[in-house]
Amino acid sequence: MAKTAKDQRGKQAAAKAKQPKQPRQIEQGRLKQPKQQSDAKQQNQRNQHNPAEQRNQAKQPARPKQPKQLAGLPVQLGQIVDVDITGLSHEGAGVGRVEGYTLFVPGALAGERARVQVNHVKKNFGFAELLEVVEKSPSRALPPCPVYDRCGGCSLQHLAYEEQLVHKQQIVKDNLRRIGGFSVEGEGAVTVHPTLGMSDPWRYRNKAQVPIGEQNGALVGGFYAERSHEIIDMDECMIQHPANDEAVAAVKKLAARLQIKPYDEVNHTGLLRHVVVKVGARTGEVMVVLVTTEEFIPQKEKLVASIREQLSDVKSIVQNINPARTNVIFGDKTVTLWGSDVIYDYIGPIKFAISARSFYQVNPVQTEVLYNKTLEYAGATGTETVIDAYCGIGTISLFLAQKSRHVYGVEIVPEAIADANRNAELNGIENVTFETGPAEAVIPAWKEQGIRPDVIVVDPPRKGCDEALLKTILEMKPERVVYVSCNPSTLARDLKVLAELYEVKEVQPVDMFPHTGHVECCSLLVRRDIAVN
Ligand SMILES: C[S@@+](CC[C@H](N)C(=O)[O-])C[C@H]1O[C@@H](n2cnc3c(N)ncnc32)[C@H](O)[C@@H]1O
Repeated sequence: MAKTAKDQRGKQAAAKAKQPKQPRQIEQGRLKQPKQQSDAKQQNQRNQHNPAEQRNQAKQPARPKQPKQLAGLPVQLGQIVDVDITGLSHEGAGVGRVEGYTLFVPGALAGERARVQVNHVKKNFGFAELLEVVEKSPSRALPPCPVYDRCGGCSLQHLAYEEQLVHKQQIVKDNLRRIGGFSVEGEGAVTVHPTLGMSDPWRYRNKAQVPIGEQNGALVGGFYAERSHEIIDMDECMIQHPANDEAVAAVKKLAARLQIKPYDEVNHTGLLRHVVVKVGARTGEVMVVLVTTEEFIPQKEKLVASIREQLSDVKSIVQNINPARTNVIFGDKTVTLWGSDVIYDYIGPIKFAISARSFYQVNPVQTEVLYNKTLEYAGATGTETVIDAYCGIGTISLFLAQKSRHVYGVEIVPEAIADANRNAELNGIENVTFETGPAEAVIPAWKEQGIRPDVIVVDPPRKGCDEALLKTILEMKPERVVYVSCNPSTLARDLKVLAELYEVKEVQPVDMFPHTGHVECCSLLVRRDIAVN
């Protein structure tokens, strides 16, 4: 009989009442998960403008803040029951039913029989903690991460990787069917391909963001325990690039040795708030960012010299000053303490400059897979006019520019557009034009100016495309639309609108965030009058 590491049978559920959710970290005004490992979530949070809307779109509803008993339910708070797990929620929790009442059981897998303790109840569903796996799924894997149970940055390490890919393909199909009304099996169905996974789905992240604090007089840094701001000290993350782990561990040790005061979030005292490390996966270049409450760092020169001495690949040491009492990681002021302001990396043949605060996809291997698929679906031959809506720092635009006559990119964040222009220059790419503003306003203006795209690529935030943009796409009638999405539910909703004029030919899920519940998709839409089966 397999026992899970979460076995806490003796505890009363009431005693385990979850703390109200802490505010999440925000970077550059975008919501962030407060965990070092959770950039899959960060990728979503980065683009998440309406968390309530996201919850409505998700299949697994948000937990209530405090558990409470409800009369008339087949289970009560604290009750221990055996339940057959029949599915996995889109967030990766096992889903079972007790007399028709749905229980979400994080850590349980479809096909398993699980002993669980109910720890939250609502009228139509509840949550339970996995106590024991009574009958184990053959797809169950041993999570290699020693802090898997406490961290929560990954939610699927206990599921064999091949099965994670199947699960993600199924999520996409479910959304297309339920929300989009598309058929996904049989003749005339939208083809949803098997998820493109990684041959080695570990150590893929190129960015670490580690909160620093103090416990029992010692400097600690690692990740926040679930639903709290208590820092669990740790030096190794299984999905983090080894260079990042090495750099974070070195900086923590040096800061402790040089008696640099760690930040105390409660009293808003101390100096070192976060250590952020970025690595160029292809170039090996490392950037260390010290986020501090004020500019003065005692023994700054010694700290910088020691970092350089210990980390031979470091090319940039940067300080960001954030004096605010806030969950936002970065402040407005950034100063370079040593070396370059940026590190460089490549996606395919394109070189990117990465600064302390600029956004860059966290899984470079899969980013290339995703962008190659985007390029393939765009079908560009060198003569096309292409619009890249929601272009960020111009990554997709620059990829597309290699095979197009001209690419127009639009993005709402001005700093990202500055990066996009710089990256175009860096690569000597001249057939691109970037404009700052909301895609739903800029693209109609381009239409008025007579820009006639053959292809429109959209890569919107989790909330999907603005209705006005979808309307403009239908009016501009490009031959192809390529929809890149990090949220299958809004993807399905928007494809339903575009299906008025377009045939959804195929959808390719790509695993950008192995071991998390997140899935990215690239979809090809072809205008009905030219779509050939
Ligand atoms: C999923 S990211 C895509 C970024 C880029 N394509 C990439 O691969 O790195 C979505 C981008 O849309 C931007 N954004 C959000 N709302 C927008 C809007 N209304 N108009 C234009 N851009 C927007 C965000 O700032 C973010 O950079």
